[in-house]
Amino acid sequence: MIHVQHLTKTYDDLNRGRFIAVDRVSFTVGAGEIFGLLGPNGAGKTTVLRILSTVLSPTSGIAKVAGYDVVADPAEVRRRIGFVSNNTAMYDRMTAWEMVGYFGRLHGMTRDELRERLESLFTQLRMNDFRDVPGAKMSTGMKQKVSIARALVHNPPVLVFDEATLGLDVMVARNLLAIVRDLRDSGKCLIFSTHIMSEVEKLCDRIAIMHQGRILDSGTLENLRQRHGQEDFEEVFFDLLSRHEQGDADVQGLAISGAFA
Ligand SMILES: Nc1ncnc2c1ncn2[C@@H]1O[C@H](COP(=O)(O)OP(=O)(O)OP(=O)(O)O)[C@@H](O)[C@H]1O
Repeated sequence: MIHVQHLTKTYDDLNRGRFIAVDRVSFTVGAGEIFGLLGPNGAGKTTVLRILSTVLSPTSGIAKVAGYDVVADPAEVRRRIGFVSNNTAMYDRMTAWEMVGYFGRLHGMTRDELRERLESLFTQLRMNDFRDVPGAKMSTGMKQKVSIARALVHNPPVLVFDEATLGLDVMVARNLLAIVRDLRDSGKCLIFSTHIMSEVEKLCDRIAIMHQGRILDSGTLENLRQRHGQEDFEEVFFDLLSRHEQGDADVQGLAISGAFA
C-alpha cells in the first residue's frame, strides 16, 4: 500500500544552507497494518508524511501510495489517502455535518453517496450527538473527530496520522487510538507519527525510529527489543539516538546498508 524507497528531501535554508530534512528513508506499509514513525522534534516525520500526501515534492527517491507515484500521479494518490494532524482548521459557522460533507463534495462525491457515507461515518465515530454543533462551539475532542471524519469521507485505503494526539486530554487521546485500531482492523493501511513512546508501544505493528532525517532502525517492538538487548523500549530509543549522535559506525553502517529499511 505504501512504498517508500531512498526518499530524500533537502531544503535551502537561509541560516543552515542546504539542509537534509529526510535522508534516504525506506519503508513499506501493508493493508491492515499500523506503522509507527517515532522520533523527536525535527526528525523529519512531518516532511515524510507531507511528501506521501503530495503536499511537498521529494528531492529524490520514490514514494508510492496504493501503487501510484506521488510525483507522477498526485491526483490518484490524493484519492487514496487521508491526512489527520493536530491543527486542522475548523470553520466556525459550519456544523460538523456540513464540514465533513463539504470535504466529501471536494472529493467529487454525489449527494446520495455523501448522505449514505456521512450517516455511516457519524455512527462509526459516534458523532451523531454533535452533528449540528458549529465549529465555534465544538470541544477539542469533537474537533478531532471532525478532522478524522474529513480524512475518511472519501473512504481512502491509506491514512496518515501526524502527531494527532498532540494537545488532547487523556480520554480524547485514548479515543483516537481506539479509532486508529478499529481502522486497522477494518483493513486500512495506517502511518502514525508521534514522539510519544508509549503510543507506538501500544498501537503499532511495526515501528521506525527516526532521527535527524534518518531511519536508525525499524521492526516490531519485539524485534527492536531483542536486537538491542533491552526489555525497556525507552532504553532502545535513547541508545539508538545517542549512538547516532556520537556517529557510531554500527548504527551508520546498518542504516546505510539498508538493513533497517
Ligand atoms: N520549509 C522548510 N524550510 C527549511 N527547513 C525546514 C522546512 N520545513 C521543515 N524544515 C526542517 O526540516 C527538519 C524536519 O522537520 P519535520 O517537521 O519534518 O520534523 P518532525 O519530525 O515532524 O518534527 P516536529 O515534531 O517538530 O514536527 C527540521 O529541522 C525542520 O526545521
